[in-house]
Amino acid sequence: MENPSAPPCLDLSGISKRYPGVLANDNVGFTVRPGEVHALLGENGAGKSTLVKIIYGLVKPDTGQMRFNGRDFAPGRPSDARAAGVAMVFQHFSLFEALNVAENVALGMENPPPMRELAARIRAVSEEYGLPLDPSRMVGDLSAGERQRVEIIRCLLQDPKLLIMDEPTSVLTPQEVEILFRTLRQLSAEGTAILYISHKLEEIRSLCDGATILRRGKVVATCTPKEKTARELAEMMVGATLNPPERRPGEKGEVVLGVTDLSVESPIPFGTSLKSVGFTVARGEVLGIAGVAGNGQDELLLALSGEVRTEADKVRINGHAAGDLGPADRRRAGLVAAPEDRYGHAAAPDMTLVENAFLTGAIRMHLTRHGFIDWAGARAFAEQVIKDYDVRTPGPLVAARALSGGNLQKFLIGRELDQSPEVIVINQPTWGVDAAAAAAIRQAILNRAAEGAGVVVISQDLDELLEIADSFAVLNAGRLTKPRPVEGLTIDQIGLMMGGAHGMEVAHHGH
Ligand SMILES: Nc1ncnc2c1ncn2[C@@H]1O[C@H](COP(=O)(O)OP(=O)(O)OP(=O)(O)O)[C@@H](O)[C@H]1O
Repeated sequence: MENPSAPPCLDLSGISKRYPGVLANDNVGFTVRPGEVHALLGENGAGKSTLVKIIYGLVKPDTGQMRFNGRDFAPGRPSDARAAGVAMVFQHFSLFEALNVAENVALGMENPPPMRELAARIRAVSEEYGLPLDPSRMVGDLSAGERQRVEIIRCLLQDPKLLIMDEPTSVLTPQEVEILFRTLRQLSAEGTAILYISHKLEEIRSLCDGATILRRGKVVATCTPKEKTARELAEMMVGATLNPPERRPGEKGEVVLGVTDLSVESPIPFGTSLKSVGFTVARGEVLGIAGVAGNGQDELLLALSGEVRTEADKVRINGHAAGDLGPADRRRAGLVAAPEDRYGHAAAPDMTLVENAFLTGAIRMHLTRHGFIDWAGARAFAEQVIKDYDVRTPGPLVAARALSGGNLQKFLIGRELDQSPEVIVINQPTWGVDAAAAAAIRQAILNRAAEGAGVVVISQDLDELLEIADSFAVLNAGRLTKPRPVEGLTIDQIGLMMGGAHGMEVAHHGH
């Protein structure tokens, strides 16, 4: 619980950090009191991650002061921050799949105790904070939510005074979100301050005591989120008003993607094999595939993109058997694909945006001439995507890794949608993007469908799917339910389809 008279746990003033071509943090100051759950809000690229990396000792500010628990604070590296009582749970987990929970926790500790003692301590913390986790389980077998618990428990074992969480709920099911929030409220009641980054405004309204809003690196407002509507919060972030996506009722055309009895052995360690998956998508149709991540979503994307090949007639693009074609030939046939993992798989982080645009755009955008790369064409294509999707970047020649997470996502999705595709397959299209950008991406998907593309959107976000999909199916343990039209679909029917989908709750929360 926040104590207004207590001295601040964290006090920042005049923090600035410049990167080539962008002032990521511009004279930022705010305070967080002990026990306060404080949200850091802002659109993609506003400077939130940069700021928390400064607090955690990963990035050095150019100017500014920090005080932590009444003392000057200038961590040179994360271990300094941890020693002072700052813990951080990242968006991307750094766990070893082939090791068990306790072994993973031990790897992150400076002086790990003997394994039995550590396992007992993990059990104790897990019980005390209502975070179910068995220390002897292999991390590879855990859901995203359980993996996050490993990271949180690792933090709690250090008894932090400030816990930083960067978009913690994007990988969680609604039930897992409830469990997490209970834990965070308990920590807050015990006096732990929490700095919380998220684009999910309803969650922020229910959880956070205070908020600092950043726009283009500057603090533009502070507020009490409960006293604002989600819309007001979003509008404070972007400084403009927002519109829900518009659906143009399009005619459905002939089937453009057909999948029949597709069974695929997972090429991913600890992955889920696909079991006799079948569906069709017509021109103008958006098929939404729901389900908890790890139930075959990545495998389905690989089998559709051509990175995993099957018998020819299992996948048909535009009526032609394509199951035995690789990614380049499938692109030639009209299919574009955007996988979820934007760093390892979708983008080459050290390459420029122009090079990344070339990587998947070469074929459909005709970016080679007589065997040579048409760099001017690739650059023009990258610039088009940057413009169409409002990607905030100093220019097309920066490395992909220099973009904020949400801006890279906008670029990668835009790069696919801008190739006049006939079939689009996207996993988690709005992962990590702000409300305005999410609306723009959904609108772009609907526009491509209205122009005649057939679209498969895989997402964990039910609301997103119900907003843009014409038909709806659930992927669970590698099996796909029969797609049904979204129109007229009741929450009860969705519940039945979800039936086997462990841990995925049907409730619409927060709206
Ligand atoms: N290592 C880096 N090199 C160059 N520029 C960077 C680097 N890290 C961040 N930036 C730039 O700093 C700005 C702020 O980025 P930051 O990641 O802090 O934003 P964010 O608010 O966390 O965004 P998101 O919601 O998309 O995660 C962006 O313009 C980004 O391109």
